[in-house]
Amino acid sequence: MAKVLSGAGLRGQVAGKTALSTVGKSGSGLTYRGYDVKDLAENCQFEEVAYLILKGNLPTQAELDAYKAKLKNLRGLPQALKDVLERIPADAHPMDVLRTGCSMLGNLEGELNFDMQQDVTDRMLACFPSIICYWYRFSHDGVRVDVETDDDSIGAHFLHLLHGEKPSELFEQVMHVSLILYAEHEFNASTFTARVCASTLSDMHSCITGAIGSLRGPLHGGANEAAMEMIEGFTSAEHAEQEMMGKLARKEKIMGFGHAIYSESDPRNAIIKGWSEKLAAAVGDTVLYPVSVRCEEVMWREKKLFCNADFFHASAYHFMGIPTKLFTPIFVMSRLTGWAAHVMEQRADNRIIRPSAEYTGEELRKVPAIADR
Ligand SMILES: CC(=O)SCCNC(=O)CCNC(=O)[C@H](O)C(C)(C)COP(=O)(O)OP(=O)(O)OC[C@H]1O[C@@H](n2cnc3c(N)ncnc32)[C@H](O)[C@@H]1OP(=O)(O)O
Ligand SMILES: O=C([O-])CC(=O)C(=O)O
Repeated sequence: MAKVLSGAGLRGQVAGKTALSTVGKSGSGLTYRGYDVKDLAENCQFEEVAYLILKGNLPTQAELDAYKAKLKNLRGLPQALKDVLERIPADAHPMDVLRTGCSMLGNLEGELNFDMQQDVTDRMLACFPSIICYWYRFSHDGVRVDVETDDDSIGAHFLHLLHGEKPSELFEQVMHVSLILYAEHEFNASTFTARVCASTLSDMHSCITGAIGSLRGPLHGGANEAAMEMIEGFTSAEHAEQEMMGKLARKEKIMGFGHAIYSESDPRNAIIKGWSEKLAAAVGDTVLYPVSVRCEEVMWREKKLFCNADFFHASAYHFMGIPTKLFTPIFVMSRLTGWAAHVMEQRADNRIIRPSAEYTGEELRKVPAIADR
């Protein structure tokens, strides 16, 4: 049964056109430029999907090789950006670090005109993992990492910088899948933020900085971290069941469940759940995966609420040794492609986005003298 899309939060209102993706359309849950996300996750590397989203078509082998080589060459960070990152304290939230890093990059290598939009996007795609890991390793381990690795992919580059060694094939593959699943999702809150900013004819770094701020919240991208914080408190599936029942009785919101558009399932969940199960077997987990499955069962049985893309990402990332506070920045490393493509699409057929408000305030009144207030 389709979800009723009306009411607050602009739900169900068409706010513009896009050729980039479909969400919750019958027949296929999620498509990027006409390709099913499941098909893409099974058959592509993330860089192919980034190319598809940003440039409009899947690359040939030669185009993919050239694109990966280009991105590899753009991993370095200017010294002025490293200086800023070194001043951000270890207890800062990495999403705030990334927001600052993106904004600082805009000061150093700004988008001077819209002809630069593809190049500034590629630069961000290549260096966001460097920004996040440079800050993380400096502030947590006192190490100034060399961010110019020769890793073949964005996901491997990230894991290499984070752990100081090249990742296994399995971990690199999971990163490809994860980044593909998070890449694009129509008019979600962060993308809409980027489009509103773009509609004023602002620059790409401003659009992306704003979108990072919107993604940070626990009702959106921040849910993967919140889900991890919840499941790591459960010691067994039985314990998870007890605690979840308590949360539901107290009417608490459970992060990683539910969706604004999907009604019965999020097509990304089955895919990342499958990889979480494989990772659990590979790392010898006997708690976190069964706990996660039990949470899913309880939520469906009690509330008909299903896992969204974020829930099984929590255990998958944890199994790869990724600290919880870096979960949402990974989402940024991927969604940047969707955001930038939406900015370009908005620019190509722009009118400033400026909705109306229904006024609910006071009737017209006179300003009283200050002594009479
Ligand atoms: C990648 C992503 O950004 S996916 C989304 C990530 N966010 C989360 O996981 C946060 C948890 N989920 C939520 O807060 C919501 O489901 C949202 C924000 C995703 C969608 O919000 P909405 O479209 O307003 O939800 P919806 O209309 O389906 O809510 C229906 C009812 O289910 C409840 N509900 C929805 N999700 C949850 C949840 N995760 N836990 C408990 N109750 C929930 C709502 O409170 C609402 O109850 P009410 O009518 O008594 O107020
Ligand atoms: O579409 C939404 O509202 C949230 C979401 O799942 C996403 O941005 O991936």
